[in-house]
Amino acid sequence: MKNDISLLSAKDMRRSILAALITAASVICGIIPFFNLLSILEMLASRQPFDRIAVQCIIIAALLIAKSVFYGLGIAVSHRVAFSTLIDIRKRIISHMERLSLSDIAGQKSGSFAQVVDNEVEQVEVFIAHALPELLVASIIPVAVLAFMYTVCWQFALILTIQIPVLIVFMMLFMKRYSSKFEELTQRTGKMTADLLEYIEGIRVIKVFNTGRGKTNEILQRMKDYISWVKKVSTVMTFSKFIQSCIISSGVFLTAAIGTGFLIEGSIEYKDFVISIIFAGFFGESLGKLLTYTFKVMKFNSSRKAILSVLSIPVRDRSEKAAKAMPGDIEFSGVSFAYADSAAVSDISLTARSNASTALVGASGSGKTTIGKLINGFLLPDSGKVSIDGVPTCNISEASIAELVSYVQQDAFMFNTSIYENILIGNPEAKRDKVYDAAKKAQIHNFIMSLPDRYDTQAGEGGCRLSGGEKQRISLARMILKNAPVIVLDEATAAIDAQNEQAVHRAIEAVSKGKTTITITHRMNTISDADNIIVVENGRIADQGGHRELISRCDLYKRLMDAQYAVENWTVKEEEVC
Ligand SMILES: Nc1ncnc2c1ncn2[C@@H]1O[C@H](COP(=O)(O)OP(=O)(O)OP(=O)(O)O)[C@@H](O)[C@H]1O
Repeated sequence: MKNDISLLSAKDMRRSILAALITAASVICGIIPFFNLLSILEMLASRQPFDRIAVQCIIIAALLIAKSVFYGLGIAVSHRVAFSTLIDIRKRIISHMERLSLSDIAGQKSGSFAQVVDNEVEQVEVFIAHALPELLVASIIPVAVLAFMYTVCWQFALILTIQIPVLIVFMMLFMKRYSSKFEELTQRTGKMTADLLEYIEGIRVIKVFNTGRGKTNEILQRMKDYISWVKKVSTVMTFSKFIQSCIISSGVFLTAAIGTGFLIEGSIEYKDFVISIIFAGFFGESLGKLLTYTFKVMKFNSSRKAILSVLSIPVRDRSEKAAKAMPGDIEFSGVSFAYADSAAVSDISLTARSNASTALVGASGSGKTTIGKLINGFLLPDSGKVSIDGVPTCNISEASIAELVSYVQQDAFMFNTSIYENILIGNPEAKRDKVYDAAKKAQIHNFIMSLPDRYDTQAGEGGCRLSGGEKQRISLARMILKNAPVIVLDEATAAIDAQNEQAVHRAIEAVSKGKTTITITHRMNTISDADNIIVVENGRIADQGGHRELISRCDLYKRLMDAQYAVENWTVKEEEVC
C-alpha cells in the first residue's frame, strides 16, 4: 500500500470542494440582504413609493430562502463526504492491520488501535461534516464585511482590520505553547481507553484472584489523573477564549464609540452608523467562530496524525516477492528472535523433517510457542533463517504459509457466529458433510448435536458460550477440515477432558499420517512415539533425538518425564484429606 498521507479519496475531495462552493453560495445569499436592507433604509429616508420597497423585501426573502437551501445542501454533501471518509479510513486501517504480521503489531496495545479506529476517525468525520463548512462560512464573512466597511467608513474598517493581526499574534503565541497539548490529549485518551479495555477484559481474573479493590483503585486513580490533567488544560483554553473574546468584542465597542462621535459631528449618516455596528458584530462573531475552529483544526490534526501513525506501521510486504510455500523439511539455521528487547529464542538450528513427527518439549517460557510461530510465519526471525522446503519464510507470503500450515493453539479463538461457520473457517469451500465429518473426528459432533440449535448455535463473543475443551475440539475440527500438509499443534489438546482425549489423539494421529507435524506439549506421555523430540531450554536447543536416546542421556528430558510421571501417579492420601 502506498503511504497515502491524504485522508480523503480523490472523489471525496471533489465532493468536499462542491460542498465548499455550495456553502459559499449560502454565505453570499446571507450577506446580500444587508445591502437590500440598506437600500430600503435609503428609500424610506427619501420617501420612495411602497412598491419599490416591496420588491426589495421580496428579494431579501428569496435570498434568505436560497441561503437556507444552499446551507442545507452544503451540509448534506459534507455529511456524505464525512461518512464515506469515515468508512474509508476504517477500511484502510482494518486492511492495513490485516497486512501486518504479528511481529509488526507486537507491542501495540489493542486498545490503542480501538481508540484510533473509533475516536480519532470519529473526530475526522465531525471535522469534515461540521467544522469544515462552518470554517468556510466563518472565513468568507470577515472578508466580505471588511470590503463593505471600507466603502462606508475607512476608520471603522481599520478598527476591524487591526483586530486580525492582534488575534493572529495571540493565537500564534498560544499555539506555539499549547499545540503539543492536543497531541498529548490524543495520546492520553488512547492510553486511558487501552487501560480501561484491559481492565474490562481482565475483570474475571481480577475477581477470581480477589484483587478487585486494588486494581479498581489503580484504574480509578489513573482516571482521576487523566481528568485532572484535562481540567488543567481546559482552564488554559478557557483563559485563552476569554482573551480572544475581549479582542473580538473591542471591534463592536470601538465602532460604536467612535461612530457616536462621528454621528454627533455629522460626518456619518445614521443608516451607515447602524449598518456598521451590525456588520462589526458579524465580523466579531465570525472571527470568534474561526478561532473556535482553529481548535478543531488542531484536534483534527492530532487525530489525523494518530490515524497516520497506525497506517504507517511498516508492513514487511511479502506478497510481491512471494515464493509459493511447498511441503518439505522445515529448517531453522541460527535463528534468534526477541519480543521488544527480551530474547525469546537464540541461535536455534533444527530440522522438522517432512512427513515426520517432531515434538518440542521444555519448561514453560523456554521458547516453544515462539518456534511454532516462527514456523508458520506469524513471526520472522531477527537473525538467522527459517525455511520451508529450502525457501526462507520471509520470501513466502503469509497467505501461502497459511495454506500450507495448520496452526492450532491452546487458546482457540472463536468468532461470534455459528459453530458451523467457526468450523468452516478451516476450509470455506467444504461441503456440509465434510464439516460434520471433521467435527466427528474431533469428538465434538455429539456435543454440537445436543445443543438446541445444533450447528447453528452461536459461539458467543470470543466463544464465551463454549468451554475451553469444546473450543479446542472445534479448533481441531477446523484443522481436520483444512487438511493442510503441515500441522503445528501448540498445546492444542491441553483443555480436553480425559474422556475425549484418547479419541482426539487417535483422530490427530489419523489426520497426521503422511504429514509434517510439530507438536508442542507439556504432556510428555503423548510424544514418546515422535520421530524427533527437541528439548528446548531458555530459548536454546538442549538436545534432540528419539525418546530412548533422550531418556538415556538428557537430564532435562528425564526431569520432564519424571514430573509427568509424578503428576499421573499423584494420589491424595486419606490423612491429607482429613
Ligand atoms: N508477545 C510477547 N511479548 C513479550 N514477550 C513474550 C511474548 N510472548 C512470549 N514472550 C516471552 O518469550 C519467552 C518464550 O515464550 P514462549 O511462549 O515461546 O514459551 P513457551 O515455551 O511456549 O512457554 P509455555 O510452555 O508456557 O507456553 C518467554 O520468556 C515469554 O515471556
